Amino acid sequence: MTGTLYPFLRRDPLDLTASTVEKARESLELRRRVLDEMAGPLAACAGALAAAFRGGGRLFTFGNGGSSTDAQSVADLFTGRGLPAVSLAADTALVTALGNDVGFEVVFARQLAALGGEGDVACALSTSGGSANVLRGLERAASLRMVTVGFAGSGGGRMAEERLAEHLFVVPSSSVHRIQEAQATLYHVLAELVSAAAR
Ligand SMILES: O=C(CO)[C@@H](O)[C@H](O)[C@H](O)[C@H](O)COP(=O)(O)O
Repeated sequence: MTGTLYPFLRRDPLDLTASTVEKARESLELRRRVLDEMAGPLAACAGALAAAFRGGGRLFTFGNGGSSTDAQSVADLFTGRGLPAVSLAADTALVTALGNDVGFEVVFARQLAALGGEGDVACALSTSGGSANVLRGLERAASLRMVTVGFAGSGGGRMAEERLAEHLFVVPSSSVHRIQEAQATLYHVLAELVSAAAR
């Protein structure tokens, strides 16, 4: 019975160790690969963000679920370095009101329409590249002539197909865990590069 319901209880603990080591290897290799392959685009993106901040621009970040916590981390990394940034996923009252009253697909686009403008930067995070509210946010940001940055995985989804971000980073993995880990590596490096160049 236990074996049927909880097969992991019967597994040799060494299997779990091997599996952990394998995941660590996957994670490290993927993070090394994205940094190697995306070094040029990351530097170009850092230059664009540094120029935006020097010109008085602000950064708006957004994403769903795990990517909403990443959006908060990105905003905090910049704000903590004295560069103005805010996560549009952080205001629960506003996100739930817009989602409930208008539609979940507008929760980021509406905020960008109210707060953003030319010279600002929009940074979208998604693992699938296909979340409707994230894509609507990027479309609105582009219509406002903001600089657009997109992080995706899983082939990039519609974010990549329709090239909805000027600076686009697609992590080559279909694992949500590995994608989020690699995206975190990329945005931490981005924040370091920008803070060095923005002053
Ligand atoms: O992966 C996690 C948590 O790590 C989930 O919460 C995940 O973020 C949510 O399912 C999101 O709704 C997925 O959206 P997206 O990444 O495809 O844009």
